[in-house]
Amino acid sequence: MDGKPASQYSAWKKLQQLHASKQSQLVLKELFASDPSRFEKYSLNFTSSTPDVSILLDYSKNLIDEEVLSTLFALAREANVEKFRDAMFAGEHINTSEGRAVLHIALRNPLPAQGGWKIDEEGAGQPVHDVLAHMKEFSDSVRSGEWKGYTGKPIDTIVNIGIGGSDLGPVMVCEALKHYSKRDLKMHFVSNIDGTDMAEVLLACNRETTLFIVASKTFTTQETITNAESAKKWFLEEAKEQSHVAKHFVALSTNTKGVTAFGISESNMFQFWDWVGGRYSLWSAIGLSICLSIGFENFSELLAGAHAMDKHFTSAKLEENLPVLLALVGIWYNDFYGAQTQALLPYDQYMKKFADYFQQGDMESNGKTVTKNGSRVDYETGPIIWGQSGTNGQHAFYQLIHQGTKLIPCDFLAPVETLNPISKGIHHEILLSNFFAQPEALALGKTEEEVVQELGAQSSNEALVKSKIFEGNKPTNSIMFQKLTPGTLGSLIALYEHKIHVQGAIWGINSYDQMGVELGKVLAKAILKQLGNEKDVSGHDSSVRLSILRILSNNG
Ligand SMILES: O=P(O)(O)OC[C@H]1O[C@@H](O)[C@H](O)[C@@H](O)[C@@H]1O
Repeated sequence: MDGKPASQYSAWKKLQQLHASKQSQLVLKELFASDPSRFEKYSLNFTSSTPDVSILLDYSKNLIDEEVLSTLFALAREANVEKFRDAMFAGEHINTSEGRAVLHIALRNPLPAQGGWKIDEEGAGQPVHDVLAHMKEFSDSVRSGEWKGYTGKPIDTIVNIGIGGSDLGPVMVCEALKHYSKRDLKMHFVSNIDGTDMAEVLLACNRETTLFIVASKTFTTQETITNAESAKKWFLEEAKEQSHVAKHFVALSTNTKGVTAFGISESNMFQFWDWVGGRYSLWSAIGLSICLSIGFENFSELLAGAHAMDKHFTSAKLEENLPVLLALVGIWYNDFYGAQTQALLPYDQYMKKFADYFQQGDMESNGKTVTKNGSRVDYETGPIIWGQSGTNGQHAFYQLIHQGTKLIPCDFLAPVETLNPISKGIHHEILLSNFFAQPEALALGKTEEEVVQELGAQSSNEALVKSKIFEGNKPTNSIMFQKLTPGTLGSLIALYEHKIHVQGAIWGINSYDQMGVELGKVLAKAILKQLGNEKDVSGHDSSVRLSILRILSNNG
């Protein structure tokens, strides 16, 4: 909690010893063979009735036994994980470097009168619900066609302009919940400063029927402001009158001054607060594009699903706490087995952006080298997050997971029921068969004897035999959920958010700032000023200087 280095905990030291002494005994094939109740022991259910969510976490295919697991829980206790969690929920300023509370959980918290937590932080109660009411009113009126563009036509296209947390959450959720979307409302997301991003989207837009959402917590982000200015210029080329902007541009921000200076009136602004981290902001006004796409009711269900996971996280004991479990087994590989990465592999095409989303969520949160009190860590912190939807990944990178030299812990996720049971459900059956087969193959592998038997006469080719051996013993989690509903997605996102929180607490780092993104921004601003004239190019290493000069000579 106070930024104590994790390596100083006695449980940490014991885990180092356990890793050294037990590695050869932690063999999944043998662990399953010797214990028929391993699945019952190492699986957990999360259920909620409102909204209806059911998630099964099967963590039996991890390189753990009772002793390892109990030591991991001892580590969580020694690191005061529960206290640190409670501090977040109480609104304490756990983002110490910026002196801020961390209260994305307040965005999905019902009012205390409806059973929510009472949180003492400006904005964290009624104001959240006032903004939600504004989002409902606005999204209802756009979706019903009541909101009209400057020539009196209803809106049929939404363009969300934002980057990082003001883009990735809305993109991921809109994609994941497409099944629930209003299909005749086209959704676009522009994030990149590369003009290609905006130019290509504008080709698909009609000025009379397009609504631009400028999403930026700070309203100073260079990419977003430049893209928004270009969109406004494009819009005014035909709309002409500045007053028409009000029908076609809204802003989601904490910065009222910046929004009004851009030319968007306060009445077209949806507010949030500095205690909402960008990468945790999809629950806030930043979710307006989600609301427009799937409707306010579904958006509310998304929030309720997350809140249900918040309740589980705060009330379940550590041994039965899904986020805590994911966090602890992650630490086991990250810090003791030397795994560098963690793959997220959803067997649900709607969730194809899930890993992209948690690349920011996890890597921006836990990609830190100093603890909260400023000492350099002598252990590994946040993993590299990557992945894509199954079965596509199987035909791309699974080879390395199965037979490469790197240990890659994987989380497999899949729905019991599909939302698209085409061809009598055969697609889903095949999908699920792969979802079960991959963790099994990773865990059990294939021995030399099995390969020899399979190859028959060809087995005299030793090199061939060796190339077909699967060492196995690759750890995985399997997460099965009933169906991809808004509530379920909310719970799944909150599950991973809290996993990140627990890991950060154990590593003693601040998971809620992102100082590491600043230096590049500052240098880019300085270089931008030099891109007009050769004489201004100074202060760089030779590689940057000569490359800039090459661009300048190209520009004549
Ligand atoms: O919403 P804003 O203020 O435009 O910021 C967008 C993104 O900007 C990046 O620089 C930050 O690292 C992200 O955390 C943030 O989400």
